[in-house]
This record gives sequence, C-alpha cells and structure tokens, in this order.
Amino acid sequence: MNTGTEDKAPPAVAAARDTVCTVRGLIRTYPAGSGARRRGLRRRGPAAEPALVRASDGIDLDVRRGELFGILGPNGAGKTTLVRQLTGLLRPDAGSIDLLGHDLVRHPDRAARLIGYLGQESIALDELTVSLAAETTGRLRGLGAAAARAARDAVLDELELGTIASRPIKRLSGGQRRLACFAAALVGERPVLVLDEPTTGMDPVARRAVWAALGRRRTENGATVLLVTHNVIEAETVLDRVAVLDHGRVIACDTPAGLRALVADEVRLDLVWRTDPPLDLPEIAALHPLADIAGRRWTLRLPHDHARTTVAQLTAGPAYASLDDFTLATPSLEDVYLALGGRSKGLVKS
Ligand SMILES: Nc1ncnc2c1ncn2[C@@H]1O[C@H](COP(=O)(O)OP(=O)(O)OP(=O)(O)O)[C@@H](O)[C@H]1O
Repeated sequence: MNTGTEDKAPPAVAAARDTVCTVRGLIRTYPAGSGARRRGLRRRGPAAEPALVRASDGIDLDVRRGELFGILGPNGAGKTTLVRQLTGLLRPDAGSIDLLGHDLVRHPDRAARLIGYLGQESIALDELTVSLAAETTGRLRGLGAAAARAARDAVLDELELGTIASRPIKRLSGGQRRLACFAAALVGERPVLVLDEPTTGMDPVARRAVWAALGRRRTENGATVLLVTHNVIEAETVLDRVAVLDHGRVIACDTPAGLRALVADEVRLDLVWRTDPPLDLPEIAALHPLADIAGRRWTLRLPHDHARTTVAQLTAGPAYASLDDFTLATPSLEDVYLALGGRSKGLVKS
C-alpha cells in the first residue's frame, strides 16, 4: 500500500517536482566586437555591428529529472554562454535559473555542489596526469583521500583509461584529453552533469564509452545530463529532448522525433554531380533554384511526390550520367533547424 503523499500531489506540483532545472527569461549580452576580437576577426567599423551581442536572448527551459537533454545549435548560437550561466560561471544580465530548488543567479557558488561540469577547454587540468586530474577533482568535490582514490580508480577502469593514467593530459591526443577530462567530471557523483560538446574529437569507441557511462549514471543514480552539441546525428540518436538554439533564442524544444515530425511532409534529396550540373536539361534547370548548393552537392528539400517524380526523372533520363551519387533521406534535425528559420549552416551531420 502506498501511503506516501507523493501520489496525492496535484499535477502542477508533481510536474515541478520532476523538473531539475528551470530557466526563465535568461538574457546575457556581450559588448559587440569583444567576441570578434576574441576570435581574431577584424571589426568593420561602428555601423557593422550592433552595440551589444545578445548571446542569450530571453531563454526559457525546463530540464526534467533523469533526462538526457541536449542544446543543439550552430557556432555562435549561444550554447556555451547558456551553460556557463547554468554552471554559475557567468552572471546573467536578467532572468532566473532554478537548479534543484537553488537560485543560481543569486547563489552561483552552489552550482559547484550540484553540477559536474565539463567545459569546452580544460586548461586547469592540463598540467596534471589523467590519474591525478580525476583524484584532485574528487578531493575538490569533498571526497576524503581514500574515497577520491577509489573513485579515481573506478572511473579510469570504467572508461578504460588505465594505460594512459600516468600521462600528463597536455601530452595526450585531442580525443584522449577529452575522455580524460570527462572522467574527471564524473568523479564525486553530482546529481546534474553539464557537458559542453563532450565527444568532440573522440573516435567511435570513446564516444560509446561516454554514452554508456552517462547511461549508467542515469539508471543507477538518477543523474540528469544536460549537454551541448552541434552534431545532428548525435542529437538524434542519444538525446531524450533537444532545445534548438539560434542567435541566443530557443527556436524549438521537443524530442528528436517530435522535432522531426515538424518536417515530416518533406524528404531530403542530395545530388552530387561528377562535374558541372547539366543545366541545359530542363528538369535540372527547374531544380536549380530550389537547391542549396555546396560545391558539387545540391541539397533539395521536397514534398514526397515531388521527390519521387524527381528521382524517377533523374534515374531514367540523361541527367543520370552526370550524377556521381544521390541519396534520398527522411529529414534530419538540420532540416528542422532550417525549416524553423535557422540562419546558419553550421550543424554537423556526422
Ligand atoms: N567573451 C565574449 N565576449 C564577447 N562576445 C562573446 C564572448 N563569448 C561569446 N561571445 C559571443 O556570443 C555569441 C554566442 O557565443 P557562444 O560561445 O555562447 O556560442 P556557441 O553556440 O557556444 O558557439 P560554438 O559552437 O562556437 O562554441 C557569439 O556571437 C559570440 O561571438
């Protein structure tokens, strides 16, 4: 018999209890030009840029307990700015962040106790060996010496990092370094993991190890994972829900399947020409204005019937000899992003 009060909570309260992180109206601006300088870009004069860049432009988010929640967007969309605010490293200009009942705008210092954070760069750990980075992180997170060593050994074993445990992180390959820093982020079990592009530079074996380690923490400890990616395939295959970010705004937030349903009436046709496309053929000239062109590749997003007749024409007619390759695919999150008005072509497809 269940006599607890849990099941008697009204739906709104139950929903709130299931929410680990609530973000409302988050705004963060940077002076224009400082980002450009940071990235080594030249400023084109006062009229070329607005006075402020709105890196977070009124963001609302709800992340649920135990979910693998992704923030997807092209370069400069504001992903890192958002997670640095969620981790208490950057102060918002306005808005609120509630993490497990803590007001992180007012108490950013509390984030360190609640979150295991893997940033884009790992300069702080670079001088340490893989083993010491994991152990030191455990100590910094309040573990005693023996517990920190045990946690270190467990995570290095789990991620099969034993063979490089005594090497300094700065001497490792990009993928190894990322995995070593991921290992350190896991030590000291935090209820929320915030990971900024955790698998960048990793080979498929390391990627699988990352997803398996996150899966274990979710099922065994109920951990919630919030991660940044600009990899569409990764977003589609591993995430429970995705917030699509563009120019500092959330332009959509749903399951990958829910997002893809937004463009379910379209299919994507990729044509790769051997050399120049045969524009003298009327069927190819008609497709030309519809194509998104990158070198010899044309990408077309077409209604099902149109795609079917186009493929039939292409494969039966003279244009076929000019084709190097063609693929017909259901829409991806990149197609969703573009259909929602995303303005950049910076999402990664592999
Ligand atoms: N320290 C800074 N000073 C000034 N502008 C900044 C700074 N950091 C970021 N920006 C600007 O804020 C916007 C969002 O940047 P942010 O790094 O959050 O994007 P991102 O989505 O994480 O990009 P990426 O995928 O390249 O990591 C960009 O226009 C960027 O130039």
